[in-house]
This record gives sequence, structure tokens and C-alpha cells, in this order.
Amino acid sequence: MEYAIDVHGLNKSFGGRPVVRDLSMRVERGRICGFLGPNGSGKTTTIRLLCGLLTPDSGSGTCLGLDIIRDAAAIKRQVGYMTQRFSLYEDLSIRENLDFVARIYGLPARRAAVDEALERLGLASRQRQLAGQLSGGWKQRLALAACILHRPQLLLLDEPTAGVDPRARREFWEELHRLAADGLTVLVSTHYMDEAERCHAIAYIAYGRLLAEGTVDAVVRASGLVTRRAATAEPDRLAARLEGLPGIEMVVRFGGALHVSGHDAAAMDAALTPFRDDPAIRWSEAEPGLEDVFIALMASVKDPQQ
Ligand SMILES: Nc1ncnc2c1ncn2[C@@H]1O[C@H](COP(=O)(O)OP(=O)(O)OP(=O)(O)O)[C@@H](O)[C@H]1O
Repeated sequence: MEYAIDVHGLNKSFGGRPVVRDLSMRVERGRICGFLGPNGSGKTTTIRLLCGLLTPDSGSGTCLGLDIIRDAAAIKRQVGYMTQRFSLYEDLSIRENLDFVARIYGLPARRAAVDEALERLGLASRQRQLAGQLSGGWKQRLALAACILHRPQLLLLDEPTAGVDPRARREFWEELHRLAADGLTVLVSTHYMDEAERCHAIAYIAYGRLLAEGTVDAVVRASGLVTRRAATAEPDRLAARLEGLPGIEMVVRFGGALHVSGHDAAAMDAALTPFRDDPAIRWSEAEPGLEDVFIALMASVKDPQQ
């Protein structure tokens, strides 16, 4: 099996503060891997280590088969990196923006490359529109077009859809899947659970450590979390009674229902027994959601700085 990303034991500190700790990670070629974790957990720093923009303090590995330390310059040429706060020239048109990026890359057949990117991302009919006049969704699309101009093999996308409406996000993800089907590998950071579920695999990081990796199903299963759902007219009252009982680690409100979760099914069910006969509560089994799993994972680790 070939990996687009294959790194081991990466560490990076800023001013003596560790930000990425002993991080090992693999992403198969042609896959979309979602990169999740709380704010400040080290996602951007990891992305920068992978594409050669930062050098790890220790650790090793390859990106697209190239050594992340020795071959940093070659990696940069084969990667499309969409930064969190990317900028476009607002007073240039879509085509002019792409043409500018193509010049920076020194692309030989510039016009053809721009035409292809415009076509590929459905931007051809708007190519004369100024970037500054585009909605958030179209700006993201233009940024993606700029990232694929030089035909990279790997896309590193740092929260590309933050603040974009659901329809534009959906279209953006359709495009990512088309690119992956053509063989591109995508590592995309996101805080949206629905986006995580669209990925072939996910990686979850907290305090610079990778805590979970694999398909969404595998990550949920590996968490060992068990969830019961309680539908009731008074969820707040029930939540107040359940919180803190032995075996109950999380009580989360979902409209008129509660999701009650814990790792020890027997202890949790014992705590729930007195509530089972209450005719005002309808109990059912529920699949723990990714969000529940991430919150449980976060709760299981301590901030090493405190
Ligand atoms: N160049 C730098 N110098 C000093 N500290 C930095 C530097 N870059 C990042 N950090 C710190 O490292 C930590 C991890 O930041 P990073 O941007 O990698 O997290 P993140 O997971 O991408 O967060 P977010 O989801 O908010 O984008 C933060 O506390 C950040 O302030």
C-alpha cells in the first residue's frame, strides 16, 4: 500500500512549548483524510511540518515519497496548500487571479492550465468577475482552483469551508471527492462533523497528540463509548438528575431528547435502571456520534501545560 503521508514521532515546540508531540500519521494515496481537533491543538503546525514549511525538532517521515526534512523544496512543488486565511487579489478577476498564481509557479502552458482549472471548478462562466465581488463559497472555490493549478498530488486544506453556507460546503466537498477520484490525496482540517463523515478516514488531535485515526466507524467503535437516548418532555430536568451519576460521563441535549453516554455499559445501565420505568421517558439505543466521541477523547487527556 502506498502512502501519500507517512510520518513518525514528529515533535515541534515554539519557544520551549511543545505544540506537536510524538505524532505519527499515515494517509493512503487517493484518499480524503479529515483532520480534526480543538482550536490550538496543532493541526496547522502539523500541516506545515508535512509540506516542508516547518522543520520538526525530531521525528521523520515522507510526504509523497519524499523526505520531509531533506526534500522540503521538492515537496512544496507537488503540494497544493490552502491556508486558513488565504488571500486573493480582490480587484483582479477570477481569471487574472489564476493567471497570477500560474506565473508565480512558472507554469509553461499557463493559459491551458488556467482554462483547465476554470473548467474543472465550474468557474469558466464567471472568469471575468472580480474576486472581491464573489460570495464566500465562490471565493473558496477560486482558492481551490489556485491550489490545483500546478497539478499537485496532495492537497493540504486548512479549514477551507469555515463560515461557508451548507450548500456551498456541499458543492466544495463534491469537488474534493472528484479530485480524489482522479488520484489526488487530500488532508483537510475542519471543525464540522458532517464534513468529517464525508472523509475516507479521519485523524483526531488534541494538545499536539494524535488520539484517534481510521474510518469514522472504526474511530467510533474504538472509542468504546455506549450511548442511550431518552426522549422526554422535560429533558433539562432529566439531565440535571442524570449528570454525575456513576457510569454516566456525558449527557447531551438533542432537541427533545438526551444522549447519555459512558464507557462502562453495565455501570451506566445500573444508574439508569430507576429511570427506565418512568412512563414520561422513552428509552432507546443510540449510536454515539463523532462529536460525543471527540468530547470523550478530549476528556480522557489532560492539557500537559497545566
Ligand atoms: N510560529 C508560532 N510561534 C509560536 N507559537 C505558535 C506558532 N504557530 C503556532 N503556534 C501555537 O501553537 C499552538 C497550535 O497552533 P495550530 O495553529 O497548529 O493549531 P490548530 O489546531 O491549527 O488550531 P485552529 O483550529 O485554531 O486553527 C497554538 O497555541 C498556537 O498559538
